[in-house]
Amino acid sequence: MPATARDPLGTSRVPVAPGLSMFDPMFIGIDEFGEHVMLDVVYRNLLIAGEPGGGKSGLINLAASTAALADNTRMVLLDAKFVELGPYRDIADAFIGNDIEAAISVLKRLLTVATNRYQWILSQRRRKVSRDDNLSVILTIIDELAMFSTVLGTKAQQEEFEGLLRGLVSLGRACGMPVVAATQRTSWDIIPASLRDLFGYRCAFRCTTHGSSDVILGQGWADLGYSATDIDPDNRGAAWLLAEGGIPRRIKAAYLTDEQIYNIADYAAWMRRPSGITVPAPSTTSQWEMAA
Ligand SMILES: Nc1ncnc2c1ncn2[C@@H]1O[C@H](COP(=O)(O)OP(=O)(O)OP(=O)(O)O)[C@@H](O)[C@H]1O
Repeated sequence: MPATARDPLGTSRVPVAPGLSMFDPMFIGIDEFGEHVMLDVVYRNLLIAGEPGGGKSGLINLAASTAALADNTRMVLLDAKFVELGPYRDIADAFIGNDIEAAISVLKRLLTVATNRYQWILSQRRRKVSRDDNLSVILTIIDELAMFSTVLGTKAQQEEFEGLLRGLVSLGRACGMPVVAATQRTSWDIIPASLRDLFGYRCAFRCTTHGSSDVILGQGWADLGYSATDIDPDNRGAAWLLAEGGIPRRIKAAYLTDEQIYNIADYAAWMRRPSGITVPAPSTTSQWEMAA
């Protein structure tokens, strides 16, 4: 299977709700040939990094909007700035601002859910969940990773946060609990290789040095000519996207204005109302959902 599927429907349409699933490829923009760029986030995780103003929040919001509109999808949002993911706070299972204790607590809960899900997957004699299982996708989105790993709380809390996050990123991908994380700090202390390599998708927005571009994409890509330093500072939303096992690809992320973001979040809240169209059907796996 290709790492990034190009318009799998064979048409030029962008998948939209209702009926959208996080198991469907997620549209994030176009490549340099004008082709749609679609990601299979559920099984891969997504790391987004680059210097301030490059367009990271745009991509984060695309992921959040898709998840908000997707059927049977729950969101856990960590946003120390409040305003990036705030529009979705009413429909998120958890919305954490600048509170590292709450962040640690929610990550612990997520790891418990992941462990329960693996017990269930084992009982089904399989290795990962599929859309037919009717288990909800739980998408965790973190905007400004560095706030939780270097700024808020004590050193011990920051290390605990990092350890738990590493656990979730490595466990989540096979049990329907992917992570999207973003940072403007492109250094090894924020994105150590051992964490970065757990992300199946890495997206580098403009960087100032080859070294920081390599921190995101992986050691050696800049020497091969794939460096986010070559992105024009005025070309906001442009990035290099690396999908596991592939080579980096130039993309231009789609962009949602603040008004569009709030409109989508409002629509998603309406769609998810108890009598709405996205009430999950009873499933054989519902007892496992209770663990969440
Ligand atoms: N895909 C895009 N297409 C066109 N313009 C964009 C795109 N992405 C971002 N921009 C423009 O660039 C500005 C900064 O983008 P954004 O806030 O996403 O950057 P950022 O990398 O998240 O910055 P910060 O790290 O400071 O949060 C936006 O306000 C918008 O005007």
